[in-house]
Amino acid sequence: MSLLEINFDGIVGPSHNYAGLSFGNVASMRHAGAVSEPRAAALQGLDKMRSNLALGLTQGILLPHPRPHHAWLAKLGATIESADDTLAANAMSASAMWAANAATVSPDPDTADGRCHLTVANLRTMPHRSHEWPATLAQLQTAFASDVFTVHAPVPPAFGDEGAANHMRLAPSHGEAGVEVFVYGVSGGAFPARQHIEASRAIARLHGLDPDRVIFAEQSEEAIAAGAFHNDVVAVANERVLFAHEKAFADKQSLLDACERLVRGFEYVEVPDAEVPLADAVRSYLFNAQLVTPPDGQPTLIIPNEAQETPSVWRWVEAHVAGNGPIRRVEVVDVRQSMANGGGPACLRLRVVADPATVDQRFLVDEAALDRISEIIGRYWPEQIHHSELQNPALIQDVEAARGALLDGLGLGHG
Ligand SMILES: NCCC[C@H](NC(=O)CCC(=O)O)C(=O)O
Repeated sequence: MSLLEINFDGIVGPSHNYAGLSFGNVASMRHAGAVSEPRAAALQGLDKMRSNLALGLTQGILLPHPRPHHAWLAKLGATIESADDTLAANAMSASAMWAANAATVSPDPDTADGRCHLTVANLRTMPHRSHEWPATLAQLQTAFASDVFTVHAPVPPAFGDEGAANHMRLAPSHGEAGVEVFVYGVSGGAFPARQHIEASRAIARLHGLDPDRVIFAEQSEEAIAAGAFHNDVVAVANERVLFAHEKAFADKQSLLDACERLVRGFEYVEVPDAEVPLADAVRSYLFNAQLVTPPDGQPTLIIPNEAQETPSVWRWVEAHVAGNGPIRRVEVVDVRQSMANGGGPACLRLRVVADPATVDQRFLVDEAALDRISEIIGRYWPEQIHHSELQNPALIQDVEAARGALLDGLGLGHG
């Protein structure tokens, strides 16, 4: 059996809009009330998947959730028609597109029972995200139904968990036993710390990780306060390499010492604040990159256009690639619609190291499958959504029909 890293990208749902719902996510706050383009957003996501396929990577998908979330509104004694603006926006959010927040994944080389464990994130800090988990759980139970996987329900909402966005795995190669780093927040200045250490500890126990090969690292308060609402805004890991901003962690040295001790061939690539200030890192999403190893073995950093357009960042990238650094290739992708809500290339994907043959094949895509999905999106996804339209019955009908058409097209029914 061959273990590969598979990136499961969330398909951007037809209700994608800018409601400014995420306090502490500076892009979401800045774009509150802007006009969104769901069709362009979803097609941008598909193009990112195409460029990953072209690199020779294995690609999967996760599906948009049913919106509006009628059942959630009903629990609040409301309907989409009767809800106030904020409640309606919470029920219409397409935030499940950010698959890095779907779950935390520990592949089988790391776990005591030799299974791949996934724990769905409770996302309890933001109301619009707190109701994602039941649909995520149902989807992961379908995609990972084989007995090589164990899918766990979320940890209790007493403790905030935002999934893989706060989790990094380091290993000599994907298929070997790794070290799992759980990054949590204690304080974020004016902004909330969304990942709690109690949740991270629970996940490490549930997944049967060896306590000697787990690291808990605190995110720096300064990074959260600057808009790094998840660790993956300031750090990313792939195999032996940790790529991070100088100010990502509260106690960088302890983290690096532990990685040196536990990961054979560990390499740390730091971007100094003097070269790329935290604000530029957050604005450009340099670290919200997919750091991947394609079959040609050249570690590749997949970054958004905004990184190329931020002078300090692009200078750093060019110098690194020209030198002899561990990142050998850079791919620039356009995910501007998602970026405007604070979701870069890495937010849009959930990494699962597994044998692709063990995954429900409807969740894996090749070029031909992406062509079919793109045709459905082109036909059904709204071109634009004005924030004031979120309760408009015609829009709601279009959004529900669009998702239905996609699920039918993928043979996944109306679940
Ligand atoms: N990993 C990236 C997540 C981005 C997400 N943004 C949002 O939910 C913005 C939604 C809005 O404002 O309409 C978040 O903050 O959790």
